[in-house]
Amino acid sequence: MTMTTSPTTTRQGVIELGQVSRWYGNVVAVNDVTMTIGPGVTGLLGPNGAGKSTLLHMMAGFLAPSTGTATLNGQPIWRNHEIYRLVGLVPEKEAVYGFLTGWQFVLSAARLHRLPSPADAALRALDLVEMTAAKDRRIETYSKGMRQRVKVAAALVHDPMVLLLDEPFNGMDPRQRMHLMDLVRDMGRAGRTILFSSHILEEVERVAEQIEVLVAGRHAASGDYREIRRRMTDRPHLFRVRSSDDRRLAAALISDSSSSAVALTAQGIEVQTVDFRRFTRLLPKVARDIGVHLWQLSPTDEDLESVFSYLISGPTSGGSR
Ligand SMILES: Nc1ncnc2c1ncn2[C@@H]1O[C@H](COP(=O)(O)OP(=O)(O)OP(=O)(O)O)[C@@H](O)[C@H]1O
Repeated sequence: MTMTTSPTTTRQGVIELGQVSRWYGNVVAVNDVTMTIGPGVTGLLGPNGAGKSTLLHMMAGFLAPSTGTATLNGQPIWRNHEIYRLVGLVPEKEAVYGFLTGWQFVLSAARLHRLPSPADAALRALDLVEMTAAKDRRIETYSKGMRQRVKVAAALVHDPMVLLLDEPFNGMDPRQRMHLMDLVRDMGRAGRTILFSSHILEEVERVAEQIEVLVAGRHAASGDYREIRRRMTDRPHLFRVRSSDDRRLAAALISDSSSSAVALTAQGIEVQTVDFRRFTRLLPKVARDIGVHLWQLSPTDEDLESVFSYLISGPTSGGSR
């Protein structure tokens, strides 16, 4: 995909959050978050309700932090009109009139920003998301992917240096998802600061150079995907194993150092392992050596919630859940 180089390439968009918290009544949605987001693509990863939308809305200037500071290029974001010109937000919820054409929708966004040549800006933005050919169709006739791209065009119409996208890949089919992922990557390469939220690690890995993990309102981890992957895998794992002779298999597994605890239960053997890779290699070998058939191996704590809660509680707590 080709992209026209925008003036954005020569500017820097750096968002800094300093001990930011935000609460709604008694609910603490964002809790003491300090992070810096620079040019390129960053993924904001966290389970539902982690506070991702709240964080993005504060970065976009739609919400004030309850405490702490949120700045863009050193300037406070809240109630700062100069800053609003530099940021675009693609919200998660659909809030688009279906009877408008893509062109009318993006043009109205250009007019809202009081751009000097709104029509030129709208055409440029539609071209950027490859929606020129479909621009005169009504939005209600668009696919989910096209609708999402037209929302991106509206958020980009004033050529902001920072683009924030809330769960942009949700509900898309694989082809549409790939298309939008290419677009996001291209915009990041062109020097824009792009931050998108997701609750799916694979999605974030494929697009983001940098990943920030948010769990229960707190900033749980930060790094590139290798670092985040490593932290998610290098933690105690709990497996359930069923075999033709659980008792003998359990006895054989106890002697290996990768199993920190082995328990026989009515549902099979439960093995707590400290070395995930070693254990998954060892198990079939041990079973073969003692002539036991393996029937089932299932992780019991692989749901994202438990991985995330491990990340936030940290390795020192032994991954308590
Ligand atoms: N306007 C509001 N009033 C009260 N509570 C809210 C409001 N908005 C969000 N919350 C609560 O704040 C917490 C964080 O919500 P937020 O929408 O920021 O999380 P999220 O990570 O974006 O989750 P999701 O992906 O489900 O939207 C949740 O407990 C949510 O119920």
